[in-house]
Amino acid sequence: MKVAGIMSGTSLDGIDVAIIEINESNLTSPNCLYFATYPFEEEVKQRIHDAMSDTSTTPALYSSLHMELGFIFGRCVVKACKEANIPLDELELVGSHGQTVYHLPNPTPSQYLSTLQLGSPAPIAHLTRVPVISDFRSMDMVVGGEGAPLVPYVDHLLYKHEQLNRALQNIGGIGNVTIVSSDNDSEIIAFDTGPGNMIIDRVCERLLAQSYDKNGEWAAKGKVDYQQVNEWLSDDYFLKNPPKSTGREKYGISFTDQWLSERRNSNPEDLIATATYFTAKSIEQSLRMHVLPKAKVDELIISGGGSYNHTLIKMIQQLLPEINVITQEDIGYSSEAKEAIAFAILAYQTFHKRPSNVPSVTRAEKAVILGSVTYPTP
Ligand SMILES: Nc1ncnc2c1ncn2[C@@H]1O[C@H](COP(=O)(O)OP(=O)(O)OP(=O)(O)O)[C@@H](O)[C@H]1O
Ligand SMILES: CC(=O)N[C@H]1[C@@H]2OC[C@@H](O2)[C@@H](O)[C@@H]1O[C@H](C)C(=O)O
Repeated sequence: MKVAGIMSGTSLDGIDVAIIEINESNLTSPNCLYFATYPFEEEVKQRIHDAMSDTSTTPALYSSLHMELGFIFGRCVVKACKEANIPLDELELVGSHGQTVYHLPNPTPSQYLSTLQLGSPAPIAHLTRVPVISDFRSMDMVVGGEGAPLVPYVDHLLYKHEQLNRALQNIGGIGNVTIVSSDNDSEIIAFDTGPGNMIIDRVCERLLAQSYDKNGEWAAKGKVDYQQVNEWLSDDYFLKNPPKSTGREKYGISFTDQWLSERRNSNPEDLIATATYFTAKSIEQSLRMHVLPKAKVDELIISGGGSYNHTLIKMIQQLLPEINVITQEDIGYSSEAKEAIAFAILAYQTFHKRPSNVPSVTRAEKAVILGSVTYPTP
């Protein structure tokens, strides 16, 4: 069946849509028919930022943005089908991740374990005329999980290698890693390694009026403040054993703006180099502390927009000389399409009433069927 996956990640760089052909015989190697990224309009991006901020959000904004994003996501799928020459009536299912505006994996005693992705499935089902699976994270949290990361299930399905132990490191807004061991019996290890491009992007936006450090060019010219990076890495999050997940709440705008206010006299290139090294070093430290004592890693396969940041990749390779650091493209996949494809596959599993969380990764008590189904009116 043809399934569309929609992902709008923590970087807010755009809406990723993948259309895949998947069936019972190609579950471990579905065919990606089309992939495109549609940028957010600036005003929409601003509304999402406002919705995420304790000081600028309102219930009215949440309500309206939830519906607005649903319409935007639905229109993106229709557009993708058109661009791919796939008649809309050949599409059978949509998996929509939604835009995370808040993630609460460690609630206070008065709060619930919860997460919120905006983007109502109703307009998506209405515009595409197919069932939509959404709200993938809540059911995992109902059974005590952190609701993230969910992609490790798909990583195990698609990337298992007979001889090689692989670490799949995604570098989006946040960094997250999945260890796919060649040995069937080993427990699945996956967790968020810390910030990905989030801090780099914010520094670029504030100091250079650019949305990111293209190819890592600014970072390549700067001097790293190693003391600052070591201080950041002493945070409990990095010392804590997995499973664990983090997000914009910790490494987003307030974190970066606070740092920038302390470093008013520094050059942009030095700040960007320091933020880039923080991501690289957090990936290395995460592997050394939480993975390598338990499992050998032969290949570190980078995905997400961070894989196009040459300085970041170079830093990671220098920090891990014993591991072969490559990108998704090196093994014939697309770095950008990975997460949208993953949510199409998760939707397919839910549609067939199959569980697709990994309890050892999210801390859930058990495997559960993820998501809610919204049907279009016939
Ligand atoms: N050519 C490039 N050079 C450097 N960085 C790049 C390049 N292209 C993309 N990026 C970085 O990748 C980011 C987008 O990555 P991606 O789309 O994987 O994130 P996301 O899916 O939003 O995040 P997450 O996976 O955390 O949900 C951009 O914000 C930018 O920082
Ligand atoms: C709550 C949320 O949206 N988490 C994202 C985020 O972006 C990366 C990392 O933090 C990961 O935990 C997760 O996304 C991927 C797609 C996942 O669930 O595997």
